[in-house]
Amino acid sequence: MGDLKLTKLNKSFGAVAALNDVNLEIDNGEFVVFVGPSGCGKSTLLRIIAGLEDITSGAIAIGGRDVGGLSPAERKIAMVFQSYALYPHMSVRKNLAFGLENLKFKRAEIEARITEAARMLAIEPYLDRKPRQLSGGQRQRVAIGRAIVREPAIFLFDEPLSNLDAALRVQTRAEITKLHRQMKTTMIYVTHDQVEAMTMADKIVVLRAGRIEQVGTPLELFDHPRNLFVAGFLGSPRMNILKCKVVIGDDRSVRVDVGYPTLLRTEADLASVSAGQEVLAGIRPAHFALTDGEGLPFEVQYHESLGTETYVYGNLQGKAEQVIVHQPGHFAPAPGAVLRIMPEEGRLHVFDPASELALARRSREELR
Ligand SMILES: Nc1ncnc2c1ncn2[C@@H]1O[C@H](COP(=O)(O)OP(=O)(O)OP(=O)(O)O)[C@@H](O)[C@H]1O
Repeated sequence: MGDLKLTKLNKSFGAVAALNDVNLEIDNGEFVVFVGPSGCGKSTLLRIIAGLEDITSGAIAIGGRDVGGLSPAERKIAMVFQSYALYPHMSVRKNLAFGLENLKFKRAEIEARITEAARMLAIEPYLDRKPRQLSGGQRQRVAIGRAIVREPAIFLFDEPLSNLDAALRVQTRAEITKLHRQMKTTMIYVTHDQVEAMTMADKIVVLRAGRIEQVGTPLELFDHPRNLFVAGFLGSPRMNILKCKVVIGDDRSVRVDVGYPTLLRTEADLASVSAGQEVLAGIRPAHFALTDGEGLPFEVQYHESLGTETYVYGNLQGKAEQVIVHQPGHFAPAPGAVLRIMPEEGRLHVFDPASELALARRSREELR
């Protein structure tokens, strides 16, 4: 079965510690996406799961069985690479058959699996062509087909769409998601693309410098990042971060003072903050609303119109840090104009500047 358990996994390349104490559980049938900045260890982790790389210490189990000493084939894992890795001199049919022939599968079984994979991926018309006679998108589908025919317990994808143009990426993304729905097989997917991570994943794993920062559903991570790193990494453009001080009201409400008459409400738990404490407030560009009267004074520098939405770049009056405000549709404020902005209800995150951790929120019951 395709459930995976990594326990206290460490990997060093000489003096370089690529993975530090990684603990992760993936359920059978889950679609899990690894994200993180360049060099954080995503590919190394994938290659370790595949059995293409040794571990320095720790354990890796698939379906409850320790697979430490097993080859990729013995692990029942198939990997799809960014570069497709097709054999150029073989036809598509032969590329699909090759791995199974090596494993001494019967001809009829090989044909049946090729027919089924070709149908799922709509590559029947190309079975007799060579890879060079295919477009990039078609080649990637053949590479996925080669993984499918092996009927693996786990599929691994290493940035499979990065060589495709924007339109084809969107289409292939949808096809892989559909494939996952049909096959219900565990899939682990590495990407740099936030939209792929948010739309494809059941669960996202955020890595930084060889460590797991947070694991959760896309919306859990987006709405409740556990620290500044995850808050800044997920969401584009990045979350705005404002320095401020905690103000506790007579009614025990928690607000933050950014240096203007308007205080901003937060849901921070009273037990986790004290009056006057310096904190960082995080507000995503899309979670600022324009207001008529009260609000923070936002001085416009310039804007970017994307047709369906507009990003306005500027700063809070008298402060140097850049602030980005998102508005739906068309919006063309003049450079130098001062707008009033307020975070939407419940959308202000509060972080401790020293630990960079998000401060606990009050429970729903408490907020009522
Ligand atoms: N074979 C190797 N020898 C030495 N160092 C390596 C080797 N492979 C990876 N590393 C190092 O391990 C760290 C993690 O690399 P890895 O390729 O896993 O990162 P990544 O998150 O996949 O990066 P990217 O997003 O740029 O592909 C990096 O510091 C990298 O330089």
